[in-house]
Amino acid sequence: MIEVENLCKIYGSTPALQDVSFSVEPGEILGFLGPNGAGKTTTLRILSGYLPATSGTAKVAGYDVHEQSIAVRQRIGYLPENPPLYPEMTVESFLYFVARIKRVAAGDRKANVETALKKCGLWERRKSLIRKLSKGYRQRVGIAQALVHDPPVIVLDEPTVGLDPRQIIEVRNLIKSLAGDHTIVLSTHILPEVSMTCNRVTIINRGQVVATGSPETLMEELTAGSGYQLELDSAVDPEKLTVFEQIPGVRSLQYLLEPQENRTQLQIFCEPNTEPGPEIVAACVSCGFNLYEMRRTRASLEDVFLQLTTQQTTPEETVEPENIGENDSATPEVQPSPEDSQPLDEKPDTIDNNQQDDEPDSTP
Ligand SMILES: Nc1ncnc2c1ncn2[C@@H]1O[C@H](COP(=O)(O)OP(=O)(O)OP(=O)(O)O)[C@@H](O)[C@H]1O
Repeated sequence: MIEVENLCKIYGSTPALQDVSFSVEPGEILGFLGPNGAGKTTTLRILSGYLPATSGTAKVAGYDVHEQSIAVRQRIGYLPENPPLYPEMTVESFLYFVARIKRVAAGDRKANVETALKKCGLWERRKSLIRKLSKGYRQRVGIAQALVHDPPVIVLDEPTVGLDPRQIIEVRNLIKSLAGDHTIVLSTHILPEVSMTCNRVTIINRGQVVATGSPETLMEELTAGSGYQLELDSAVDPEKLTVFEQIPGVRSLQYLLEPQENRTQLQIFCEPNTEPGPEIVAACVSCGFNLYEMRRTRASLEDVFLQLTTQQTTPEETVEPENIGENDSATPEVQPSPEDSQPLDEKPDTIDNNQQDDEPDSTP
């Protein structure tokens, strides 16, 4: 339903997208995930026919977004990050207005507006002035205007930003209820949004796609999948820790904290679909390690995201067993925690709205 190939976008001298490629199957919800400034909005605007790409191609339902932008706009519903709503109109009259400018045939408008109102849970509010609605309801109106011409594809840019937790759940459920009938691309920098809502995810960072797959596949392929955290007596000779490396299924070791006076905390990373817990315990017993605590750890999408989008997490930072044995005094690396990186739900001022902007008006 959507085919994006080698998309590049340069704003003035700022490269915003470099060779972005991905596809979306009919009925899917694709999560388009990336930190602030990664290039999500730029991609979605190009996809919706509102912004020309510098190079590359994008097709929606077989139509080229550049060459056949009218046909694309008829088949795509776009909810921008700040949807242009008209506060002095009622919900219903606004949707009639949008239906008209989206060229819905006069005879079909009533049915289309009613369907969009009902799908978005706005029927009871159809006579309300938009300015009197809560932010959550206004976001529903934004989604309804994206739906009113019944497009096969819906593109939603950060649809839950600024909503309270209850509104977020409602909007997420609304989005999920639209999948199947519609193909959806959902841009977000909020991780739970993706695992809760999307079948597949494309992670973008600094204008480049760094991973694509189902949330589960990404977790399996890009991280150790699962592992164990161990707390041992610090008297353990670091060289002896290499015993863990011999265990089938163990991929690597990492100190979690600098060894304390009386404790050593380790992370053991394992290959996907392996459970070497019993062997790890047996190794502790046979080597005489004093084991104070052992618990399972499971990789989360957040781990994948941080691994792919932060500079701190590089392969060199993983302390291989040899390294642990080679240099007892080496300062162990601490695995970056989410707190180490930029909060994911904060939006820094990375976008200069006064910078060059060559897009046409995105008013519906
Ligand atoms: N109109 C513009 N003029 C110049 N540079 C721009 C313009 N719009 C975006 N950029 C730059 O392009 C890059 C990608 O921005 P974009 O808005 O696509 O990212 P994003 O992933 O949507 O970020 P956010 O989550 O903060 O909205 C950023 O470096 C941004 O500063």
